[in-house]
Amino acid sequence: MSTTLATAVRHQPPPVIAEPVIEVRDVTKRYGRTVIHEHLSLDVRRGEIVALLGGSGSGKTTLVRQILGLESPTSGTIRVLGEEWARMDEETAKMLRTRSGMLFQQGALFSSLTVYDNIAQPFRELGKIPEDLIREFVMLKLEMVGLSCKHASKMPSALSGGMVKRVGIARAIALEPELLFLDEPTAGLDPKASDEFVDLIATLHRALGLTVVMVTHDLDTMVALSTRVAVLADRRVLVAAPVEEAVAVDHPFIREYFLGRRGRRALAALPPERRAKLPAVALDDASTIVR
Ligand SMILES: Nc1ncnc2c1ncn2[C@@H]1O[C@H](COP(=O)(O)OP(=O)(O)OP(=O)(O)O)[C@@H](O)[C@H]1O
Repeated sequence: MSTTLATAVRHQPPPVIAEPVIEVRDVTKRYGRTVIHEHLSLDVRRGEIVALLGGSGSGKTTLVRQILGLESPTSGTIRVLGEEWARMDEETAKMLRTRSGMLFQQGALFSSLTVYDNIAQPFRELGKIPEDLIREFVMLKLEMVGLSCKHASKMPSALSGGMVKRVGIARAIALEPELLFLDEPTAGLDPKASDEFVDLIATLHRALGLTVVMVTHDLDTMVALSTRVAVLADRRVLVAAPVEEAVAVDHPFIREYFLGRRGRRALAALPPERRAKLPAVALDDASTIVR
């Protein structure tokens, strides 16, 4: 992690939660006869970190793909940064894509390109940016994600899993997006690399005032980062609330996910003022959980 950036923002307040930047309204999504989402609605406000949770096949990735404009809903509307995908022209769609960054599950780097060229790629796609300026941007992004410039000439295959994720983030934030989408960001990382990655996202969230939407199964990441969780179940958003409120909803997925031993242990890491709001059932036995 970039010590300078992390230190600089440590005492900075988190971004102010402001206007909705993602508005999903009454969306139904079908593949053939299979209904994935039915009258699903969700708002994400500027400055939030929203974790999308739900069982396997509940439609988390499908929802993110629709928010990114990669797929269309069967019915309903999706507005991002005030623009509705179904009503925008090519130029607006292109502009909107530069205002969103995405980290795919495996880091999704081009394996045949160096770290430098992977991060330079979004700048080159814009065209007309002189190479010496691209070089400065790339080095700055590397520093922001806590990687020394000596890694610039390496191939992705020479990097650890944590470093691949960092390069993926450097590329995702290359064009200074307002929205950052993360798909299972800590999957495959060991606990130390996972904690460091969580710190990096928290730092970038503060430093850049990002709005983050992440799909995750990792309880610790979700508890450490999210300002709200949106739980997908029964083809809709069952609840979208801070995790300490979401756990109070009586639903099989919530019970299984949050109120088992691992869930309660993860919830114990909430700051005291949020932990105090947990329902008793989420604290039950907490003192006897083996850490
Ligand atoms: N292009 C497609 N055509 C047909 N069915 C699809 C398509 N994409 C996704 N699905 C189906 O939609 C459902 C939801 O998939 P999705 O990947 O969104 O779930 P998920 O919640 O992200 O799951 P996981 O946690 O396992 O990654 C699944 O049953 C999947 O098989």
